Order: sequence, then structure tokens, then C-alpha cells
Amino acid sequence: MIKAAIVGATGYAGQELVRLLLRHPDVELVSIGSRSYDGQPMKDVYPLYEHITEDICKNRTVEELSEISDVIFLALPHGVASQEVNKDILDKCKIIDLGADFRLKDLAIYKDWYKVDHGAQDLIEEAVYGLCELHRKEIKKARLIGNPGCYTTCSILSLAPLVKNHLIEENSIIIDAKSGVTGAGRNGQLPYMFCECTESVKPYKVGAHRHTPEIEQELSLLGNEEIKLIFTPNLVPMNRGISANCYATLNDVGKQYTEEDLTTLYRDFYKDEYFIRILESRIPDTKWVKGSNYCDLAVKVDQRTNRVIVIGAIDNLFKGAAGQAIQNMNIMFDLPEKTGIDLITDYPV
Ligand SMILES: NC(=O)C1=CN([C@@H]2O[C@H](COP(=O)(O)OP(=O)(O)OC[C@H]3O[C@@H](n4cnc5c(N)ncnc54)[C@H](OP(=O)(O)O)[C@@H]3O)[C@@H](O)[C@H]2O)C=CC1
Ligand SMILES: CC(=O)N[C@@H](CCC(=O)OP(=O)(O)O)C(=O)O
Repeated sequence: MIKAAIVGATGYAGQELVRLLLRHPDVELVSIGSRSYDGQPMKDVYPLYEHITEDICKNRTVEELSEISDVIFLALPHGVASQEVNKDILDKCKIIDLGADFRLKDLAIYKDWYKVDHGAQDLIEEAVYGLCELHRKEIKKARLIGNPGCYTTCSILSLAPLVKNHLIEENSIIIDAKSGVTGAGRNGQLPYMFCECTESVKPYKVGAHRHTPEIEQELSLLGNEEIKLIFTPNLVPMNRGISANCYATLNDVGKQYTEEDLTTLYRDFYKDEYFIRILESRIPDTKWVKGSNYCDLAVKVDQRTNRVIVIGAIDNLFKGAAGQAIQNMNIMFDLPEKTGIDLITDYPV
């Protein structure tokens, strides 16, 4: 059994990890980490664990956990993980960080967008960007994973086949994405309270969201050219889900592809990917990926404007956080990739 620990286990992403890891057939959950609920049973924090686990939340350091764990999941606010992880710890166990500290390869970009100092600069090169469908080979050998952001997972998977095949004008990408409110975490801030965010769709951090450089980094790597894009996030009054509408101008090569050709190209690109579903007769809808690790994608061509529109949908807490983190763990420990995360959505919910 793989001994797994979670730090930040009572936040939304951490709780999703607890829920999934308790049912993972190859995992023993050795620590449910929390500072604010230290000493309290997890079932008192989240009553869904009544009769499921008697485990008590404990405030343990990453250093302490590295002595008893094969893998530690960090579900902490950005800036915290890099203060906790070091080379000695990585000699003892693997780390999967759900936050942003180990995603960006350029320290200046990290500082610029996150406004904090990075506490483990010597680990940035070693860290692997854990987007499983694109970095599986490196993930297999990795000791430290920067698990991708929720908006970024959906956006990169939506655009990767076009960028890799050089079918669009590289600086024409516009992503308009929507997130459920759990994307903001369980921190009780005013804008995320029911009366503040219900009955409204709210664009925020327009032209300034920190997932922009993460998407640019990965698409630039994939296309082997520098890509700059526009990313606009929107808060929508639902619990879970990311929907990304991605627009780009087809270049001279791309223009020769019909919608059918592009759908076939997407099918080929993701042909071995269990968790990617390319849709033909409908448009992805967050409802059908909720509570699952699936990413649904559809490609449309607007011939009048010569633009391609790719629509993606994922569950922010599942494929966008905990599910993908476990997918990474499965790859790192040579387990079948879907172990413990092969769920389909509840319906109706
Ligand atoms: N929510 C989402 O959809 C997604 C989240 N992520 C990332 O995952 C991480 C966790 O997000 P999420 O679960 O939403 O956030 P939450 O705010 O819900 O949870 C974060 C948890 O971290 C702990 N924590 C807070 N501050 C500190 C600190 N200074 N030191 C140690 N522990 C701290 C808290 O628990 P306690 O105080 O009890 O220890 C808290 O419950 C973030 O980096 C987020 O960006 C990534 C993708 C999607
Ligand atoms: C709705 C909402 O507020 N979403 C969060 C997404 C944060 C998140 O998940 O952060 P990382 O993916 O970078 O870890 C935001 O826009 O800041």
C-alpha cells in the first residue's frame, strides 16, 4: 500500500483528496492534515465521513510527514508549499503540490504574478508540471509535481492539438472561462457568500489573472514558439465546474481544415487518453463532468470569421485538482492511471 498524507485536508481540494484516497485500493491514508481543526475528527468537520473514518485531523509539518509517507499532497494557499519542501524531504518521499508554487518555470514570472517570494528556488527546475495527458513520461520519474490549476487544465487541454499542429495564429488566442464558487476555496470571504454571488455571472481579474502565464508557458512549450493570450475568468453561481470557451484565428494551414477534420485531429491527438472525451453531437456542459475526472471537448469552426472555437469542461475539484493529483500519483507509482478516480457524475444532483 502507498502511504499517503494530505496537508490542507479540510479545504475544498484537500477534502476531495480525502474522499477519493479513502476509497483508493492501493492507498493507506496516514495523515489528514489541518491546523485549524487539529485534534478534531474529520467526521466532525465534514459529516459525510460518519461511519467512514474515525481519523483525527493533525497539524503535522511536511518534514514530520516525510518520515511516515510515500507521497504527500499539499493543498495549501500559494506561497506556503515552497516554504515547506526541500531536497532532504524529496529524498524521503514524493510531493504533489496542488497549488501554484511549482508550476511556473520562470521565477521572475512567479514573483510578478503571485507577489510572494519563492521559498524553494532550487527545486523549480526539478519540478514537473503535472498535466498527465501532456507530461506523462516526466511525471513517471518525478519526485515533485506542480499540479496544474483548474482553469489552466481545461484551457490547455482544449487548445493543445491546435497549438501542437500549428494550425492557429499564435497570438490570436482568447479564452473566456467560467468557474464554480468552490474554485475560490473554503475561506469564508465575502464575495463568495451565497447572497453575494448567486444570480450573477461575474468577470474578474480581467487581463490580470495568474493562470494566464501558466497557460502561456505550457502552450509555448507545446508549440515551440512564444504564445501570448487573453484569459478572462468568470465566477458563476454553481458549486463545481469549469467551462472554457477558447477562440483562435486559423492560419493558412488551419484554414484548410473543416470542422470534421479538426474533430478527427482531436480524436487522434487524444486517442489513448481515457479521461478526454471528444464530443461531436453536443457541446460540453459542466453538468456531465461534475464529480468525475473527465475533460469533455468539442471543436467548432466559424467559417465567416475564420475562427476556431474549442469548448472544454471539467470539474475544478476533480480533474482540476484532486482527481488529477491522484492521476499523477498513479503514474508515479506505476498503477493503472484510472485507479481510484474512475467515477462518473451523479445525476440529477
Ligand atoms: N478549489 C479549487 O477548485 C482548486 C484549488 N487549487 C489549489 O489548491 C490549493 C487549495 O485550494 P482550496 O482547497 O480551494 O483552498 P481552501 O482555502 O479551501 O483550503 C486551503 C487549506 O489550507 C490550509 N491553510 C491555509 N493557510 C495556511 C497556511 N498559511 N499554512 C498552512 N496551511 C494553511 C487551511 O487549512 P488549515 O488552516 O486547517 O490548515 C485551508 O483549509 C490552493 O493552492 C488552490 O489554488 C487548484 C485547483 C483547483
Ligand atoms: C473562482 C475562483 O476564484 N477561482 C480561483 C482559482 C484559483 C485556483 O484554483 O488556483 P490555482 O488553480 O492557481 O491553484 C481564482 O480565480 O483565483
